Amino acid sequence: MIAKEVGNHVDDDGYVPVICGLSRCNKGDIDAAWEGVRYALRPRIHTFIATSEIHMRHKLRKTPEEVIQIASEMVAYARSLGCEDVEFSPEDAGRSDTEFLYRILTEVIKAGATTLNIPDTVGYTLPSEFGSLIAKIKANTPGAENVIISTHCQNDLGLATANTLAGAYNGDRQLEVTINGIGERAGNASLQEVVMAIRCRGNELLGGLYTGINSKHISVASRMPILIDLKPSDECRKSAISDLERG
Ligand SMILES: CC(C)C(=O)C(=O)O
Repeated sequence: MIAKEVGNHVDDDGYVPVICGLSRCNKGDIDAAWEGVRYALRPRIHTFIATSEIHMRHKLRKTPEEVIQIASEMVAYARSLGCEDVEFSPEDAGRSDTEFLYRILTEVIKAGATTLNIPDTVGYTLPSEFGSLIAKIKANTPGAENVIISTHCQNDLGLATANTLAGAYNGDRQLEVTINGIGERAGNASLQEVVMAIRCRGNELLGGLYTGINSKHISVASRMPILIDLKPSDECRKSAISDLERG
């Protein structure tokens, strides 16, 4: 329904929204995501697999080589369904080996990925570190110049907005955010903070960056009752930090 109604709405200025379905790197998930988005004018499948040592070893129980193979086969599979817009995320990129990231990202670009999203899945990086990760990925991944690089920052250390802006400063051109920063644990980068930071400082400090967002509507969106109830609390952030401290 979202794909058919929202995904077929053309704004007065001709803008058509991208409707995206998230899926793990397996055919069942990708088929379901495609079914959900295929009737939109601009459908996208976003597929992800973990790339940090700790996730590959303990969660996936796969070798790095197996992970590269699965990622490139599943990106190619998504393209084979007729989806021309495929986003790939190396989950837990913030704690992944950078040389390994260059390798897997090179392979998924060859397989047809059009956006590379770099998630700081557990909200672990500092802004200088995250910005430098984006710069290094752009410099060391063949083909990166032909795709969009994206951020997806979690707020466990209260740095999601700062990390997102550091990513933008270093060349990210898609910034994944949520209204009021709602998200797992301490939440994600907040749409209103990122949009207003770019609006206030984009010209001066971010190489002229701007968003197409009409900031007059942010306050209404943010005050929708369902969103207020879901706002990540300080309690939640404190508990995420103590989880990190416990290791
Ligand atoms: C699936 C990816 C983008 C994600 O949500 C994360 O790693 O935080």
